[in-house]
Order: sequence, then structure tokens, then C-alpha cells
Amino acid sequence: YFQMPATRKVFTLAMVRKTNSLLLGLKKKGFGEGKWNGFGGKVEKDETVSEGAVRELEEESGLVAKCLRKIGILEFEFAGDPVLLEVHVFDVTHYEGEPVETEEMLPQWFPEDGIPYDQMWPDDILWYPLYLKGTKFKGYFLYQGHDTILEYTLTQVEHL
Ligand SMILES: Nc1nc(SCCc2ccccc2)c2[nH]cnc2n1
Repeated sequence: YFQMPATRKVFTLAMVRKTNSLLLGLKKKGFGEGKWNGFGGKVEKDETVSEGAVRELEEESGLVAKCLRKIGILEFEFAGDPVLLEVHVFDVTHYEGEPVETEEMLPQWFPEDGIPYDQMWPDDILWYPLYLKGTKFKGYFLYQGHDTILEYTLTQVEHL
């Protein structure tokens, strides 16, 4: 019968880039532990999505974003789990500070042609090429557990 609508929770994901390199963090605990990823987390009630992205980036890497652009929206569902993650992805090209290890994240610069996809979420290898060539994107991924994508849609969009 009809699909019960999932409960949406809004998260941010900030991708920090400099010429031909990408800053990723190895998640040391919690959701996505052991995977390299951008920097992000839950958006609190009293902040905008962008404010949440700036806050999480500083908490997790020590970097203060000076300019961040919305580049994508990714929806993640996990079979059997009623919560849908609505992840707003940002490109950070101007920031202050140097990346530092925090409780949550061990940061490291990677060349764009040396991204450790085998130690990342399986969807990343699908949308990073769109991100790296500068197109905006919308995606939906249905996971079984944290390592298997059962189905997905991914489209380039003009506007988010
Ligand atoms: N790249 C990527 N990121 C995430 S979660 C990012 C947002 C987040 C959520 C919760 C805590 C911290 C950060 C993913 N989930 C499923 N595939 C995925 N791919």
C-alpha cells in the first residue's frame, strides 16, 4: 500500500577545495566512522543550513569558511530506517586557518586524482565527478546497511 513518508533530518556537508586538492576528514567516531568525508553534521533549530555548515566545518576541522556555495542536495534512506537524511552539500573555496585534528575528524589533503573512494561512502564516487567539474546536482540513494546502494537517482541541475 502507499509509501509511508520518511521523517526528514537536515544535515550539511562542506567540501573544502584548493587548486587540484580536496580536504577530507577521517571520521573518528559516530555516523560514518572510519570513512573519509567532507565536514558536516546536523542543522540545529536556531540556525540556517549555511550557518550550520560553517559551524560544523569549524568544529570538525578548525577552518572558518569565508565563502561557501550550495552545490548539491543528497537524500539518503537506509532500508528499514524511517529517517531520511537530507544532506545539503557546499563548496568552500575561501577559508581562514589551517586544518587541525579534532575529536571527530583527522583532516588530510588529497589530490583530486587520488581520492580514497574505497574508504568513503559508496555514493561519493558517483557524485564527486559532478562536484569536481562544477555542476550542481540532486541525488537520492537507498542503502542497505552502510555499504550497499540498492537504488539511486542522480541528476545535474541548473538551480538548487
Ligand atoms: N558523503 C556522504 N556523506 C554522508 S553523511 C554526511 C552528512 C553527515 C551526516 C551525519 C553526521 C555527519 C555528517 C552519507 N550518508 C550516506 N552516504 C553518504 N555520503
